[in-house]
Amino acid sequence: MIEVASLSKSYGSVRAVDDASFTVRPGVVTGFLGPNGAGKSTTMRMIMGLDRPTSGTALICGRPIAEHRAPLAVVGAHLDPRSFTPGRSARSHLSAVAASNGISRRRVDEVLELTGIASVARKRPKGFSLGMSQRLGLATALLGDPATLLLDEPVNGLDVDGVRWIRELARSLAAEGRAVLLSSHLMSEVEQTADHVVVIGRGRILADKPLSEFVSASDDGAVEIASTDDARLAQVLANAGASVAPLGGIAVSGLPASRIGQLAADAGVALTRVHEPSRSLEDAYLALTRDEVQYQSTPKESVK
Ligand SMILES: Nc1ncnc2c1ncn2[C@@H]1O[C@H](COP(=O)(O)OP(=O)(O)OP(=O)(O)O)[C@@H](O)[C@H]1O
Repeated sequence: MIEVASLSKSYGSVRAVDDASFTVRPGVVTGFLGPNGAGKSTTMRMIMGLDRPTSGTALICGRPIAEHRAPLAVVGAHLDPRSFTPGRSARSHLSAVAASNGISRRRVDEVLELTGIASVARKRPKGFSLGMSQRLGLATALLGDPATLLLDEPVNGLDVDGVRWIRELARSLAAEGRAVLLSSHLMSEVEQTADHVVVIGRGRILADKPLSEFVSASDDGAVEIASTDDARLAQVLANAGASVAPLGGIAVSGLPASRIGQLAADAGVALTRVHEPSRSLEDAYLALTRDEVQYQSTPKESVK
């Protein structure tokens, strides 16, 4: 279990993390989402004791990481895929970490097998692809067979097989009762992997709920329609109390599709399209973080 309570971090005038509180529970994959610069990595680094909080606490299994005698058995972190000593082979890197933490050599072989990099164990990470570096980072995180895992963008640079492998690994680690915190910008991936989501924007926690609840809470029940006379139908629907918006047709909120059909028939307008979109994690996420992005792209037509 990871418990983050009123955690804040300022870099000069930048409030990178602002009074963040959330819990990463055992047996659950928690997706950690947020726009670029939202504060995900800073939060993870503070949990790992790599950055000192300006205020607040981050506890892993009830204590700050610095107070654990065997930290690798408590938490495994994969925060930076390129953080290996360039001169050492993959095995030598893992063996050094294992030796300094009282972990057996047998476990080094196990994690090399588990992460699929046994065949390149003698090679130096300097020549690794990003995907192979990700696997070595995960092997390092898994060395101590930890109760909690922090994975920052673990699918970055992985091919389709690798992405699926991470998904299954994260799910199986949670199924074994571990607490897994996983950040990613790939919404479809998080949707298939996480049970719970924590969303951060400009350092503040914007949502902390089960994935299904998060997605369904954003469903405004809007129905997208098109007809033989959109202008007239929009007026009829507005008169019946619906909110209508042009959307290459009409987006209608506040009336069910059956009532829209009836009103259209009464008005002598034929519906040519009726679409009740199912909301995805991406829709819910974009709706929530629309105002929170630090770096926003400018629509082409408004570029002068
Ligand atoms: N060492 C640092 N010194 C100064 N500012 C920093 C430092 N680390 C992070 N920041 C700032 O803190 C904010 C949060 O950054 P952080 O890297 O935690 O975001 P993130 O959510 O991980 O972003 P991304 O998704 O782009 O990786 C940003 O404004 C960033 O510029």
